[in-house]
Amino acid sequence: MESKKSVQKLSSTIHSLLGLKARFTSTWVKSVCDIIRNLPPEGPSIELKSANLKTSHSSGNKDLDSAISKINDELAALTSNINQLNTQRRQVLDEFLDLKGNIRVFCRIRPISEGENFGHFRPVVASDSSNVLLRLTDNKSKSYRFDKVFHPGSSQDEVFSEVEPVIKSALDGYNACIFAYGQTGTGKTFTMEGNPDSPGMVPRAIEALFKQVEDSNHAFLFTFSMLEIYMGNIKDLLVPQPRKAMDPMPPCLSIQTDPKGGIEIDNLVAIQVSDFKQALRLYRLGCQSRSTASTNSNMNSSRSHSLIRISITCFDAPERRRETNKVWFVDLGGSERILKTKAWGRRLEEGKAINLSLSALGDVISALQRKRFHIPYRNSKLTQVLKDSLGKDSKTLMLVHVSPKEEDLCETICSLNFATRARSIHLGSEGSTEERQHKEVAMTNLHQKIKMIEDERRDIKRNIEKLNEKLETLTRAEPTFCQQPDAPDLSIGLAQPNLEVLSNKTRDIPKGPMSQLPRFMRPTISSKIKSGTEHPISEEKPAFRARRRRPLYHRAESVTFPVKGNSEYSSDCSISRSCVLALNMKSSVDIETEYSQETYECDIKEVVFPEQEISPRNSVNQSAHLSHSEGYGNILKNKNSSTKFLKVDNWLHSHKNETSSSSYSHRSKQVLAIPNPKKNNRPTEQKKEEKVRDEKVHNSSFEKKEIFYHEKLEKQADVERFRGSLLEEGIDKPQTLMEDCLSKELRSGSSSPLHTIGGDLMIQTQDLVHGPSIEDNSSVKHGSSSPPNKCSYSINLDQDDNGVNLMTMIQTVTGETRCPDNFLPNSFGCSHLLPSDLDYSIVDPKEDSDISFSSFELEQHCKQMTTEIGDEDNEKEDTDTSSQSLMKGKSPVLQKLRSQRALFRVHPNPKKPNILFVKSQEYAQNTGICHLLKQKIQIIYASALLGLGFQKLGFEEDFFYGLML
Ligand SMILES: Nc1ncnc2c1ncn2[C@@H]1O[C@H](COP(=O)(O)OP(=O)(O)OP(=O)(O)O)[C@@H](O)[C@H]1O
Repeated sequence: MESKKSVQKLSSTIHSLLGLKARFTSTWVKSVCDIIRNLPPEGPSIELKSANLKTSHSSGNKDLDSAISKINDELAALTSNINQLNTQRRQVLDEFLDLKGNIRVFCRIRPISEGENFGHFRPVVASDSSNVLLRLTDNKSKSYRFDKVFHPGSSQDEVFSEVEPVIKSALDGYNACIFAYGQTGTGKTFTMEGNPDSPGMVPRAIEALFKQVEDSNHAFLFTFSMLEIYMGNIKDLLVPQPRKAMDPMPPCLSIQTDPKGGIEIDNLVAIQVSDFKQALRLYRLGCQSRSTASTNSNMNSSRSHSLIRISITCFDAPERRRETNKVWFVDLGGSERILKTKAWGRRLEEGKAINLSLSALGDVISALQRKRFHIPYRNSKLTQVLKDSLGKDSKTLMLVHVSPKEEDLCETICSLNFATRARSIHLGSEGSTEERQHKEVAMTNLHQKIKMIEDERRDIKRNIEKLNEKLETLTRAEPTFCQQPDAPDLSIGLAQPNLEVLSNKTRDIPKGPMSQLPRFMRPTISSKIKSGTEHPISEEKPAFRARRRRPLYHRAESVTFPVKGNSEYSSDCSISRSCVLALNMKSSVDIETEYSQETYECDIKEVVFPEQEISPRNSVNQSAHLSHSEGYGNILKNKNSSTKFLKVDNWLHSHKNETSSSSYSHRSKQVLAIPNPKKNNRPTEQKKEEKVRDEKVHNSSFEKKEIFYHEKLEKQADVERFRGSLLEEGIDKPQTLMEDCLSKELRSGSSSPLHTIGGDLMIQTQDLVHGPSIEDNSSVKHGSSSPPNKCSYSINLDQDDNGVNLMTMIQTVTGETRCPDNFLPNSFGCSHLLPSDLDYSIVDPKEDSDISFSSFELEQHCKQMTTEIGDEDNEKEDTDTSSQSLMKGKSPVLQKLRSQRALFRVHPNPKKPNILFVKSQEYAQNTGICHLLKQKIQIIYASALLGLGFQKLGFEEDFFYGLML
């Protein structure tokens, strides 16, 4: 009776022991029960791991028995010894890292490479082990202090020796983030990736992790993921990238937060790796897919932030901080001064996106250091992704890279200021020199202690191995004392993998934190489309709900990659995947809509390495992570078939084979050749897709602008403060240089660059999110057969001969900039333009010295305007003002405005310098909260125009008709 009960409990016992998330099937339980029942009563115990061979050895040889028992005793003693050492090591390491600080900042100075010389410049950076000395002028210099400074001759080994403790602490369950930050071309990728001769931090760290695991007496499960954040979109770098123009783009990924604040990236491929080589292969594969391009500053510049995630799981170590923790390696995109790099078109957009997210990261780190209540994680995708790995209980390393060249002085100042800001509180807590020295001595002692413990542990491990060998020869059995005597081994599962269990488990898998939320709290497909987060994996949706013309299918386990029928975006060359954003917009369209007629689906596959044994435990434990689509071209054949295992070799091979005539190799990377536009042939569905995409861009940029509007006001104050501090320090530099520095400072500190016009400091809105892309309909209007180009507008102020302010509209059409002969008189006032309606392109003051436009001024005006409008609104309630009557008269105009957005256009008669009307672009299906907000502002804006009596200022009816268009 008793045994029957315990057999019944078997399932739940094993279940809880293994930490599994789901129940075993009855078939499985039955088969295990059968095995147990059939065991001979005097047979070896099922608890093989206890290694009590005394009972199993029935030779009767007493000597042998006692020898075995002695060895067993020794093994047990050694194991407990090793456990003690582990605990000790963990404590000492914690102490060591606490002393060092949770956020540590290093500085690495790039060497001058061959063929490169200083020319008439001189090196401006000198260093000792923890100080960087910046020579500002011949007799002025400034010193910055860091946790460690690596001079130009420092090797990768030296850098890694500082990173290693953090990697070690990752095995104790700490989350860790290692960033490479710096100006473009200063060696971030070199530090992280390295080259075959001197591998970088990522390969070294992975190797160190696996080595540590070998020394550990626990079993760990590692999964590897790699993604990039390109212009605000998250791209999985391990999924097959499109090689041909016709290939579908993998969907952009979305971030999910679980109720405990944990971050998960939906459908990010996470592949289990059991050794260093496997991880390295995946890492190389991911690196090949990164978005890079040649810029003025770097031949092979990263145009995105690349993030490598290693998840570490250990079920049997309660002393670890958490069961699963993450280590992130982040190769940040290079901060760049647009004025210097002269980037335009897509490069400009990429640069802006990078600068923006870098400044958001700076804000987060600074807030964490200052222990602020509110940490602004939501300001960028980068900080959102890293949210649960930054901050308390996590280790952060920032490797700031600088160039020693004088010509890069401004960028260097900015980078060093950024780094100092990230380290500021830590600096404050450092105290006097004496305290610092004391701390350093303590750290050295702790470091030595860690080394001693590790050496001792290694010796004991060697002894255990020897004893195990001895035991093996004595018993002619497999060594029973494994590295984890009291823990289940993750790599050795039950002998008979039960496919049923596998498929069931896999069916339960792909649920992110979202699936744990009540249904009514989850985003709908359409809300996901609007927020740009929809990528079509679906769960819990019956097939009949699909409203499509293509065949029905079982959606529960499918990842869908929409196929792009025609590419109508032209690449401005030299970038691999430069069309990513535009194409992504399309690919993220809901599969349930009619827009994605040409979608293919493919199974979620589990990716297993060939050398890895498939066991139920493996697959179950990794279940939360291991899902991968075999390839975007595969059509789901058998929807209900059980999970298939894809050999990772084949999977990696499939990446290689997918070369096409439309791609070519550039610096060992595949560069995608993107065909020219063929818009005339576009199917209606695609046009609709475009509309949805445009709307999405429109909405998201509107949201972002709202945030920046307020932030910029704060930043202006920062600029003034910084400017004042520089002046105080008496940095004897030409004014332009100082302003350059200021502009850089602004950018790195999340502000706008400056340039001078007539001796005044002006802010350019380079870091503002550019306005929505607008289709230029002029070509259509003039009967041109060429497809409408993507174009953006910028507005610049100028003065004519009579000193009258003029406003110039610059139209940028896919990289080519042209300035129509449009002059908008300032009498109309730039103050009456909403910044959200404009795209501020950066204009190099050297090239366009007569063009100046202070967006800040514009915004100040706008602010003033809003106040005025607010005032007027108040007045309206009391009195029947003229504006009210005007409003009434023009109500149809305002009604019309609800679905319109306006652009200014010029009067055909140049002698009559008035704005005549506004060209408008109708946006179909304008919905969502952002759009409503936009409408509100437009209405207020129009009412203000009317209220202020623009008709009296000479604006004719046409102007208002323009609003109605
Ligand atoms: N410490 C170094 N030793 C040797 N070469 C270096 C070092 N740092 C950088 N380089 C070289 O400088 C060049 C630019 O480096 P890298 O591409 O890593 O810069 P980056 O900061 O990643 O630039 P971006 O931000 O534009 O991607 C490369 O050719 C790299 O090999």
